[in-house]
Amino acid sequence: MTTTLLDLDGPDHAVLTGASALNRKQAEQAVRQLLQALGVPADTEVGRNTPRRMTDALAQLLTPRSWTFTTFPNDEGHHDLVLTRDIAFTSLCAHHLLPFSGRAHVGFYPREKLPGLSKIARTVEMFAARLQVQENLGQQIAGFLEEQLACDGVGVVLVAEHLCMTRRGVRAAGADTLTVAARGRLQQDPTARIEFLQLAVQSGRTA
Ligand SMILES: Nc1nc2c(ncn2[C@@H]2O[C@H](COP(=O)(O)OP(=O)(O)OP(=O)(O)O)[C@@H](O)[C@H]2O)c(=O)[nH]1
Ligand SMILES: [Zn+2]
Repeated sequence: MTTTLLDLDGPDHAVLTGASALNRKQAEQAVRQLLQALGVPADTEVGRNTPRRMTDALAQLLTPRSWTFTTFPNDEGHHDLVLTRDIAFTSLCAHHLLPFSGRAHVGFYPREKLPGLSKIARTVEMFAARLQVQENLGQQIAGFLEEQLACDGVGVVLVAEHLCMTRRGVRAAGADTLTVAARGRLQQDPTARIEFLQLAVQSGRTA
């Protein structure tokens, strides 16, 4: 068994843990000012702790948990598709800071290494914990797994509801967005791509 500790002090870390540099006092003050500027009475019994709660909530949504990427040698030579489906995720839309959430289906063709399966879901969680655009989230997950696993191909299907689109603005209630990020064999080989996409969307669940 090989265990690789993610380089959480590397360049990506600064981006991943925006909330680690949290200045709580400043954040709570800013929420207070925002509510005031919006004309929302915040100094009520219910709202008195809202600046603290909102700061905590955003910090939590923007802070990935630390973890290790555990892999195993692919001793028995499993070179067929491995697909983990229906990984629930929540992220924050970079444009409106409203949640977008749904399900990720992540597949790959192993070469020398097999990841611990939970690490696929942890990867999704790690990249979701930042201000995001859905297309970028899929590409980041695919790129990270391709690099970590040195595998033949990675595919990431994300199906999500964006509250900024369904509950405000155009208010397209019920709309979801599906994005595909494919690397290697899953990008180049039409048969592999079709098999992956069929199995991914056959999960029967949506956002
Ligand atoms: N491609 C993409 N667009 C997104 C995502 N999340 C939000 N958006 C879109 O980003 C766009 C921002 O457009 P703007 O016109 O600047 O913002 P807006 O005035 O709030 O737009 P409306 O939502 O149409 O009211 C909107 O069309 C959002 O739907 C995403 O993950 N991917
Ligand atoms: Zn948005």
